[in-house]
Amino acid sequence: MSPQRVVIGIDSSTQSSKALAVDVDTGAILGEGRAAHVVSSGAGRQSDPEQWWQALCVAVEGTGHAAAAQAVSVGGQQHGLVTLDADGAPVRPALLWNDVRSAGQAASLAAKYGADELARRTGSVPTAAFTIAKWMWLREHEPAAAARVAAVRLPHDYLTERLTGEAVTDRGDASGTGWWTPEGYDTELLRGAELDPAMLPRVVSGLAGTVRAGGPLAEGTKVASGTGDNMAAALGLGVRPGTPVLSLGTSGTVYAVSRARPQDPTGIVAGFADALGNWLPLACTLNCTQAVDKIAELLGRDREAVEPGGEAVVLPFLDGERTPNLPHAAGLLYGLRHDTTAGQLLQAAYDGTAAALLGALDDVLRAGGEQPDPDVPLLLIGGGARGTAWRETIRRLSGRPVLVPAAAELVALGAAAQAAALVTGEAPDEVSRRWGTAQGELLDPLPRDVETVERIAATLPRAEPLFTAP
Ligand SMILES: Nc1ncnc2c1ncn2[C@@H]1O[C@H](COP(=O)(O)OP(=O)(O)O)[C@@H](O)[C@H]1O
Ligand SMILES: O=C(CO)[C@@H](O)[C@H](O)COP(=O)(O)O
Repeated sequence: MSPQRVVIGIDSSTQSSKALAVDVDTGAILGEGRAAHVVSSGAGRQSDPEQWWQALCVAVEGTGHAAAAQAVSVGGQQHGLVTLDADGAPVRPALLWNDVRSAGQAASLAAKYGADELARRTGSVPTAAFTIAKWMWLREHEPAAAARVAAVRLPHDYLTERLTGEAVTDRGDASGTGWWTPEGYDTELLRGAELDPAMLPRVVSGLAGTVRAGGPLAEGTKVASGTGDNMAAALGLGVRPGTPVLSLGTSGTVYAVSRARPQDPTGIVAGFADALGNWLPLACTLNCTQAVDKIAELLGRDREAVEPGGEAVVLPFLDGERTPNLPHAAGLLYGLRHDTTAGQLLQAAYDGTAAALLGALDDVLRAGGEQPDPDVPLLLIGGGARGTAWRETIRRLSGRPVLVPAAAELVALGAAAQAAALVTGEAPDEVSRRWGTAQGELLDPLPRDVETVERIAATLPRAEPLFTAP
C-alpha cells in the first residue's frame, strides 16, 4: 500500500482561521483546527495581521497533520489592506473589507475616472471594500503611517509570505484590489493613488514557494499561491461556469464562475478573476449572518425561532451596506403592527438579508454572459447554510432548488485542492470534483414568495433618503 498523501488547506476569514488536513487521494478530512480572530468594533473594522498568523499556526497544529503535510495553501478574506514597514512588520492594523470609512475615496475614484472606465479597466467599480480606496483613505487620514509603508499586501498574501518569505499574490485575490487588470497592475491608477507598484507582490499561479523554518509546518513543504476566500470556495466546489453559489458568512456573497469577463458599470457586480483562468462575477453584502444573529439576540430568541406572517420589513444594514451601495446606512425596521410577533420580526431580518443577495443573482449570471435558469440549483454554503431558517428563507425567496454541500469548510477545501494540485499535477478544480466536495442535500424548489420580495424592494427606495451621508 502506498503511503497516505496529506495536504493542508487554510481559510483565514474575517472571524476565524480554519485549517483542514485532507487525504490527497480520497478527499477524506483527516483533521481540523480553528482559532478565532479579533475584529475591532466602533468606527471602522480592523484586525492585527500578526494575530492572523498566530491563529493560522494554532489552526494548522490543530489538524494533527502539520508535520506530514506535503503541501499547503491559504484562502483569505478579500480586499483587506495590510501595510508592512521596511522590516516586514505591520505598520498598523489591517483595514478590512467591511470597513466603510473609505466610501468617500471610492466615490472620488468613480468621479475622477468614470464608472464605465473603471469597470472596463479593472472589471469593477470600486466600493469602500476595495483595497485601492483603503490605501487612499490611509494616505489622507494617516499620512505619517502611509509614509512608513514599504509593502502592501492582501491578507492571504501576508500569510503566504509569512510561510515562504515570498512576496506573491494570485490573480483572484489581486482582482479585488482595484488596481489589477488581466495585463498586470494598472500603473496609471496606482500613480493616481500615489502607490509605488514596487511595493506590490508578484502575481503567480501554482507554486508560491516552500515553507521556511520557524512556522508550524515542516521546512521545504510546498506552498500554493492561495487566493481570496470566495475564489477558494469556488475552487473547493469545483463549480463549472453558470452554476450559482450563495455564501452565508460574515459577508453574504453570490457568484458564479464565468468564461466571459464581467465589466458591470453599475457597480452591483464585482468583476473578479477566479483562481484559474476564468472569471468570478460576484455581489457581496456587508450584513449577513452576524446581522441576523444580532437581531435574534436583541429579540432574546434562538436564531431558529422564526414565525411566518406579518408585514414587517427589516433592512439589516447594521454595518452600512455595499449591495445596495449605501455605506452610510443603518438598520431599519418598518411595518410594525400590534399583532407583529417577535418570531415574525426575526423572519423579516432573514428575509431582508437574503433579498439583497438574491436580488443580485441574475445580475451576477448576466454579467458573466450566462442566461439565468431558475431550474439550476443554487449551491448554498458558509456557516449560515447549516441553519434551517436560512435554508428555508433562501428556498422561499429564490424559488430555486437549493443544494447544500455536506462539506462545511469550502474555502479551506479549495485551498487544500490548490495544495493537492501541486502534489498530483492535476488542476485544482479537477481535484475538488474528484473529491466530490459539492455533493450534498438537494432541497426541492418552493413557490417563490413574490409578495415578500416586492414588499422589501418597495421599502428600500422610500427609506433611501435616511441612508445618505449625514
Ligand atoms: N448552525 C448554524 N445555523 C445558522 N447559522 C450558523 C450556524 N453555524 C454558524 N452559523 C453562522 O455562520 C457565521 C460564520 O460563518 P462563516 O462562513 O464561518 O464565516 P466567515 O465569513 O467568517 O468565514 C456565524 O456568524 C453564524 O452566524
Ligand atoms: O469582500 C468580500 C467579497 O468581495 C467578502 O466576501 C470578504 O472576502 C470576506 O469574506 P468572509 O470573511 O465573509 O468569508
